[in-house]
Amino acid sequence: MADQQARTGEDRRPTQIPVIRWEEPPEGPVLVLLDQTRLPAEEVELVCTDAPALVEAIRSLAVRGAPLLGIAGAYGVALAAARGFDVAEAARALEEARPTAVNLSVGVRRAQAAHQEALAATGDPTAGAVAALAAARALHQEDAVASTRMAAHGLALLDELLPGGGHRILTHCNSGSLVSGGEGTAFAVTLAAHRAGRLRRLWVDETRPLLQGARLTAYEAARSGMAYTLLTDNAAGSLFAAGEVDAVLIGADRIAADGSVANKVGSYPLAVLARYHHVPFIVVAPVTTVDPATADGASIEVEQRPGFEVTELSAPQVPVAGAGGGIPVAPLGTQAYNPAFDVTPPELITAVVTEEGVVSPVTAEALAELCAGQGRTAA
Ligand SMILES: CSC[C@@H](O)[C@@H](O)C(=O)COP(=O)(O)O
Repeated sequence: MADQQARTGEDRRPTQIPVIRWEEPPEGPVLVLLDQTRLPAEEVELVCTDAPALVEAIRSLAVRGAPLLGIAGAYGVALAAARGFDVAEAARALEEARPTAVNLSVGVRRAQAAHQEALAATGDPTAGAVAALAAARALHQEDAVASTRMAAHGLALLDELLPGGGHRILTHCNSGSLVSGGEGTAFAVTLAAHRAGRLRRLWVDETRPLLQGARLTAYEAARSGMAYTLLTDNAAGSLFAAGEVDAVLIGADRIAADGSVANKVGSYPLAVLARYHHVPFIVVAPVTTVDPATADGASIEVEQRPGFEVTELSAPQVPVAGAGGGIPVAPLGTQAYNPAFDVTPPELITAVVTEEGVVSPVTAEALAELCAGQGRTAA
């Protein structure tokens, strides 16, 4: 089997990639984002001076992944407040930018609540803006801490489920420091296994159609020096059949109250394969991704993306040709089915790893208890 050899010390860049920061130049505050649509070809930054620019960055996936969407949303509210825009309107637009990742609305609402509370207490818009920014910074920091804790809990779980070590892990989409204030969710567990000398290989699903696996997870894996191999999504079946996968680790965009997990489309087929082949299927997500207000998998709104993402290959370095600006790979006018996410039912999930510990089996009661610990209930 063709392998990408482990790199040791070849690439000395830090594994934690700065993806978002707040700056205050003389012209006014800005939110600076690493434009993820340009990776891995170029590391280019996007500067947002207002909430509409951030909404566009969220829709285009320049900034993406559940925890980072929450952080970005909170900073977006702070930006609107600091620049004197209508905060309620900005919050609404940010929340609606993408529907599936619950963290986006959690982040937006937290900053908005801090803004409202400070404004009500002082009547001073500056105090409101300062409070919104403090809430965004706190969320950013908390996500880094949660990431470290998820990595520790996840590694302990892997060691328990796979006592022999030498883990061969399959992942889908991207769940590393590109989506987090820290080192991410599922990818952070993989990194912890790598650092502990217990990762034999990370199998990276390319993740059609937008290639978050190939463009982003492979980019993060290469920086970390871990051994990794890229595969097309439809090669996963033969990989399982060959006995090459010890565990599947993925992140989540929303976990319903019943334990159903929405994650990047292609996650559910992996769960089915994992069950058939008796391989643990593990979801890693902060407690904020559990949504007690969404009863079950059928109630999760799955974002539908434009068809051209499927009918064309697009990347910034590819010349403009089709309707979406990419190279057509299907006859003009072909209709495409392009849901961004799918939903895996709890009975196919071995465990949900959070910063507060491991939930296994995945039950509504255990998840409700976690949320209650953060003061979040269905009401
Ligand atoms: C911690 S990341 C979990 C998910 O957000 C991730 O797996 C994912 O599906 C991201 O989708 P994206 O459409 O790239 O935002």
